Amino acid sequence: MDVVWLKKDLRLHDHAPLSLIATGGNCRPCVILYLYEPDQLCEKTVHGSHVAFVNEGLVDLDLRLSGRYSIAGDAIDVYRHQFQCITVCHAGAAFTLRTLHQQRPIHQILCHMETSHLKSFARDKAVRRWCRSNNVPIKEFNQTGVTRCLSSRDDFTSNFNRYLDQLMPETPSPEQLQEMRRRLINVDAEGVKLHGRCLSPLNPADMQEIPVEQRHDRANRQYGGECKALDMFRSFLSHRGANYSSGISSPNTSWTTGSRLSPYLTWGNISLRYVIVNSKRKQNELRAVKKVSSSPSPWLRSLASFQSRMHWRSHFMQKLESQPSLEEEDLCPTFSQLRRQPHDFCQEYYDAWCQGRTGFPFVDACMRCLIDCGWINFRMRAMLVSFATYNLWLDWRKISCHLARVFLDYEPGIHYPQLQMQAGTTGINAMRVYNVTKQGKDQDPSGIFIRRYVPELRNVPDEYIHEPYNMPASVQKKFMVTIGNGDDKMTRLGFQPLKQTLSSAHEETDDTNIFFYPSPIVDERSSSKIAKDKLSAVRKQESTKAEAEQVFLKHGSRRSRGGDRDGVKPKALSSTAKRVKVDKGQTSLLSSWKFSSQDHQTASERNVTNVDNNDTQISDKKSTPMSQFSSDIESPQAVMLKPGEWSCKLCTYLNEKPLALACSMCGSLRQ
Ligand SMILES: Cc1cc2nc3c(=O)[nH]c(=O)nc-3n(C[C@H](O)[C@H](O)[C@H](O)COP(=O)(O)OP(=O)(O)OC[C@H]3O[C@@H](n4cnc5c(N)ncnc54)[C@H](O)[C@@H]3O)c2cc1C
Repeated sequence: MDVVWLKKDLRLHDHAPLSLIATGGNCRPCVILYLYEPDQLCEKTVHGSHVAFVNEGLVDLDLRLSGRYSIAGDAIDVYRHQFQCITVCHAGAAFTLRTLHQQRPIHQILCHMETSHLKSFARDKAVRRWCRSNNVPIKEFNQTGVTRCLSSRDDFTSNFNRYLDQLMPETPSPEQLQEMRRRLINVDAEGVKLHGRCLSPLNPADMQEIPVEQRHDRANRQYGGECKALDMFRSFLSHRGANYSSGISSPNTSWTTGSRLSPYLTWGNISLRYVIVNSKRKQNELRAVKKVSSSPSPWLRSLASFQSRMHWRSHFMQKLESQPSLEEEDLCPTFSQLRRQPHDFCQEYYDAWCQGRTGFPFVDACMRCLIDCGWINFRMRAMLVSFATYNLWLDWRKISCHLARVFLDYEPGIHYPQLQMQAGTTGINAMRVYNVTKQGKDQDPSGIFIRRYVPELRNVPDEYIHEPYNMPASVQKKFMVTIGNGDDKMTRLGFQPLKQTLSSAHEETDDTNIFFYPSPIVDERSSSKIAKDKLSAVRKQESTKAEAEQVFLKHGSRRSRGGDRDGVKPKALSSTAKRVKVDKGQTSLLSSWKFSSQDHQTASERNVTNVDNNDTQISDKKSTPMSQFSSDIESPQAVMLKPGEWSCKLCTYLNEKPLALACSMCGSLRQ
């Protein structure tokens, strides 16, 4: 018999293994297997909301496979659903396959390749070992566009494009599904004994592998399943996506203008290729319309920008695929001493950050939004990491599990490279330090988002909503809110934990109806400065530069030149990237390799990316088409170019030198 092993691919469209058994013309019996794997569920990153989302996808797929798909989505009581077509067990993968094989010999295993955390990597290796020793072929199909055993990063984009150009596997028709169902083995009826058989989805609340405090669900998360995923994508292409580019930065607008596909992509309810192919189709339609109409539409820019991000997805996942250890180790090893000295970790800071009680309203609102619904936009995620790793000086490894749990879309291949990039430990990216108060003022000027998630501050007037600690006592009294307890001081220097009345924060007292909100747990400016200085010191070391060069060779994005898409070598980069001034005093480490000693002083003083400045100066208008993609940097705002300025086609950096032949940020040749 054939076994289709479902993992993070709970959908019917663009599903090579299901397509093969339903439309491939062989008449072997088959089993469609899904496993709640104890060794994976006990990962510290797992949260009840992840399992609940997966359950919804499983039920949706089972209904489709069994031809009973009339009602969809949240109208179904997931935990009362009885699986018809999918054989589900609560047991390890290699163990279940072995047990199955002993009772009904397996002809072949069909599944999708997974790029995930170290434990799943170990699980896959164990399964492959078992397959080898038992002569059971295992076919792993690509669904992410990453290349396994990529020998050179130069080949990534061409491989990715080749993957996209392949025909999508046929989606089985109702008749083909009916024929397939006749060949499905009913393991219970045939007396096949499998450990941990589940007739209905398992409730995460009952899963012993998950710590009790992580078993609950999130009240306002997105609902899982292919039906919801396709609906979400349709609404994005029909109307929500028009303002994708302009709405991407604010947590208020990105809520609707963003695609919101990330959890569906992570758990495989929609495929990357399906999304790209269909958004390109829409793009072509719009281009055709544009030829006959002169009215400007934001759509084309938005779709180009969206497709770049879809490409980023695989670009980041490739990093983890090529180097699984980056889940635990700094990409650039010279940073490994940073934030790991005996007194660097402060439990109080960590707790305050995790719970959204840092005294910085915008940071707290973002974290509480995640806790409530499991999603927030890119910029806010980056800001949360920047605040934790720079202002609170927390090790990215300490914060990664909490973030993984609050992200419904937790995708290790994006998560770890992004965390490291925001924490400044990759060696090849500019330092990204967010001014959180300014971000709040820019992205949520009247505090709508803050008031929604930090109700203690809902009565606070607009002028104080971003800095409530500046409210005079009389105003606090008038608006019935108390900030801090009066004797806490912003004593970030030296990193002593503050004696803060955090426990009293965000509770309403019965007798007075006064809200408490903490005062800031650190001084924003001085904590940023100290952290930047420490990072800069490491970045300047010769050993860092040497290691960063290796990181670039292995993971850095490449550019298109002539017919050779990924042709630029660091050598070319080095010779052209002479100057490294970025906006108001920022540098890219890559380009800083080649400073003259004279330049070096100036550059190292400016060795920080002020994200706020950067964001407003980078033009999305210039974002490259997907095939030319190669930037790690989000580029969200439209800007006016000053005379002589030009925007790099590759990284979108705004260059000031009108005659420069190469971008001073990434070194790529001007196009
Ligand atoms: C520290 C940090 C951790 C992150 N962890 C995750 C994660 O675990 N899972 C995850 O899906 N995204 C992660 N992201 C990337 C990004 O924030 C989310 O993909 C995005 O917010 C999802 O919303 P959307 O689907 O509306 O995205 P859209 O803007 O509509 O983008 C469409 C898709 O493109 C991909 N994408 C978008 N931005 C990025 C990016 N910067 N890098 C890589 N892929 C991108 C995602 O798959 C996304 O669903 C992380 C970002 C940061 C800064």
